[in-house]
Amino acid sequence: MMYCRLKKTYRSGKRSFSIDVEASFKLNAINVLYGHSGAGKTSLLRLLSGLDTVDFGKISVNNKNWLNTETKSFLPIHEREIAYVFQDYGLFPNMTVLENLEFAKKNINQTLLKEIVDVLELEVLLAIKPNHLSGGQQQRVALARAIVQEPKFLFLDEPLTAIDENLRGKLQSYLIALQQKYGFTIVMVSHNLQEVLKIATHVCVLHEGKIEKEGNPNILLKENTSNTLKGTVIAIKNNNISVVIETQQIVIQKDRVVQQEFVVGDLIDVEIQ
Ligand SMILES: Nc1ncnc2c1ncn2[C@@H]1O[C@H](COP(=O)(O)OP(=O)(O)OP(=O)(O)O)[C@@H](O)[C@H]1O
Repeated sequence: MMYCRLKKTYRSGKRSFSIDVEASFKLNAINVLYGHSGAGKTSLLRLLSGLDTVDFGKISVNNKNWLNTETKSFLPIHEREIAYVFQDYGLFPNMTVLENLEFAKKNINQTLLKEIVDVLELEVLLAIKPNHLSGGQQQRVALARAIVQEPKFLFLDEPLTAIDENLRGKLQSYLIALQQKYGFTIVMVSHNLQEVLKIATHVCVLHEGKIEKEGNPNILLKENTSNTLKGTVIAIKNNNISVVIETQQIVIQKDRVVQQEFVVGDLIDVEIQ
């Protein structure tokens, strides 16, 4: 288990924002930091990664301290074996895509590199420099560069937002498969409910810098009454409707469908209870 208890206050002019959290993350799994814009997700990810300093706190991984301000211990960032994708992508502008990828790790695993280039559809971009790429293309390169490092921890800040919807679904499935194959621990920021339900093993919900709740992604469904999810109707039987939401098939009652009329094959909005 990865455990953290962290406090940090950011000040800018008269405004201040505090992170004050106690949370745990599952190892060898996909953990998501979920919450509205400004909830503190990126700030918490940066504190966990060691890129920002905390005012007070502790981070431990399987009882080994990454950080403990009480004992003044701090595990150097390179020893944490983390790869990151932050929102600015951080690609080297003077290198081509291929050079960016190859620079990520000594003795790069060529099989993994080929697989990632293929899945992330980077083949045609390999000779191009990042400032000639779209945001979505840069995001895919940044994701590939993090993965080829074969890290123990992959910290991802909204890694799929700039990518178009068709490819995004494929990449979500790829992240799940990759996590299972290599067994690393992913901590990622997302504010996309469908994405969280599809890929997360564990969710920490942030609100105003605090953890509101954490657990199985289903905690988001039970108490979230204002949201709807899109699903495809695959069967209607009396009052029960079978719907596929993302890749999951669920059976719901008719009164949870927003539209009055629909037939098998329709894309409908389902109210989340
Ligand atoms: N270095 C800083 N100085 C001052 N305020 C900061 C700093 N870093 C973050 N904040 C403030 O902390 C709050 C949370 O920001 P953060 O980016 O962590 O939220 P978020 O949940 O990731 O939002 P989004 O989904 O929009 O990226 C914001 O109000 C932001 O202005």
